[in-house]
Amino acid sequence: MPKLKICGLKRPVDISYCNPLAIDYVGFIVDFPKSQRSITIDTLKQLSQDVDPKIQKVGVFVNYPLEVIADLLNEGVIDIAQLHGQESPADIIYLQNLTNKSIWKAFAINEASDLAKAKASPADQILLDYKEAGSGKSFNWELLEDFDRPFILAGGLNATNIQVAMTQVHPAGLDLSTGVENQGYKDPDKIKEIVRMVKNV
Ligand SMILES: O=C(O)c1ccccc1NCC(=O)[C@H](O)[C@H](O)COP(=O)(O)O
Repeated sequence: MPKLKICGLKRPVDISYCNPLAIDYVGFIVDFPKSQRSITIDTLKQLSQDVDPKIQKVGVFVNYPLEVIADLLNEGVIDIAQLHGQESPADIIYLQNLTNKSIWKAFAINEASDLAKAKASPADQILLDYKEAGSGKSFNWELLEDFDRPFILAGGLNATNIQVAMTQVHPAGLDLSTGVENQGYKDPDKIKEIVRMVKNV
């Protein structure tokens, strides 16, 4: 059964929607004002305290200072860092050496050569996404036909395509944001429906 990540939480009520459900990860977009889901580090610290301990907290960062990310990991504010910018393999290894926590790297998939970079990444987990993160759009999943490294699938997942994603693409995990929103806010019914479809509960 794939792992499930609900990303882009920004309000206490979003945490309360996720806590009772069979969700593996919740994601926070940290200090990236270009995103309507961005939250400050102070808000991250407040929301983080409310997350049920069975759910791992993923901080999503775009070209953010690595030492600040390491502090958030080492202080337990987040459990996992998802690097969603142009961070290099050397940046990932540097961050892995600053902390013993899991470091994920997101890759925008446009063509087969993007998958070669993802496969070679030193990241603890890779996440394959559409080129415009958080846009609710999917990349061409046919590119993944012969891809043989476990990955988290992101980009445009929702209740209408998640079954196909699971049966045809076989990801280790599924990451949703726009697909569980209504007018820019997380929707509890949409989240519950996705949990039911992915976890059979
Ligand atoms: O969600 C954002 O606004 C965002 C902005 C900048 C970097 C990453 C961002 N999201 C990262 C995620 O993990 C999203 O869940 C992923 O891109 C899928 O989003 P969606 O297509 O909306 O389901």
